[in-house]
Amino acid sequence: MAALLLHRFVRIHRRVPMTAPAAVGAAIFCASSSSSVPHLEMSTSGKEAAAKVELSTKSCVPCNSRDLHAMSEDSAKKSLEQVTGWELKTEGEILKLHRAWKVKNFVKGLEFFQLVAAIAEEEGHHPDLHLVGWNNVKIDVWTHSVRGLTDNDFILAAKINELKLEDLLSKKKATTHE
Ligand SMILES: C[C@H](O)[C@H](O)[C@H]1CNC2=NC(N)=NC(=O)C2=N1
Repeated sequence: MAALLLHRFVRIHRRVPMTAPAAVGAAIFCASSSSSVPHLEMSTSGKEAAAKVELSTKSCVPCNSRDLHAMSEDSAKKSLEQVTGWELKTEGEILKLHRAWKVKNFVKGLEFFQLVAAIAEEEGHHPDLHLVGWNNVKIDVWTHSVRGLTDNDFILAAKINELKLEDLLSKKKATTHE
C-alpha cells in the first residue's frame, strides 16, 4: 500500500516525498518489487523517477564557460530519457530540445511564459518561447553559445517539467503541427 501511495505521489508531484534518500530507497524498492503490487502500473521505474527529479535539482553553468561544448546526438538521445515529453529537433544544423503544450487561452500561455522566465532568469539559461494560434505553447531549448545542446538544456527542460501546469493546460492534447 505504501509503495502504491509513494508511486502515486511521485507520478503526481514528480518528486519524492520525505527525505530524498529514504524516498529514493523506497522508490527503488517499489520499482524492484513491482511484482508484489501487481496492479501498480509503473510508468517509470522508481530509479528513473528519482533520476528525473535529481536532474531538476541541478543548476546550469555559465554559457560562456570555456569548458562548455555541444554534446553529440547520441549523448543527447541518452539524456532525452530524463526529460519526459521533450523531443530532439534540428534547425539549421543546430540540435535543440522541443516540447509543445496546449493551454486554455492566450493569457494562460503568457502565465506559462512567466513561470518559465523565472526559472531561466534564476539559471541564467534561456529557452526560445513561442505562443502560436493563441493557445499553443512551443518551447525550444538549446545553448546558443555553442550552437547545440549541453547539460544546461536538459536541466532547464527538467525544471520546466517540474512546473505545476494543471491550471494552465487545456484538456486537449498538444500537436506539433499547429
Ligand atoms: C553570458 C551568457 O553566455 C549569456 O548571458 C547566456 C544567457 N542565456 C543563454 N541561454 C541559452 N539558451 N544559451 C546561451 O548561450 C545563453 N547565454
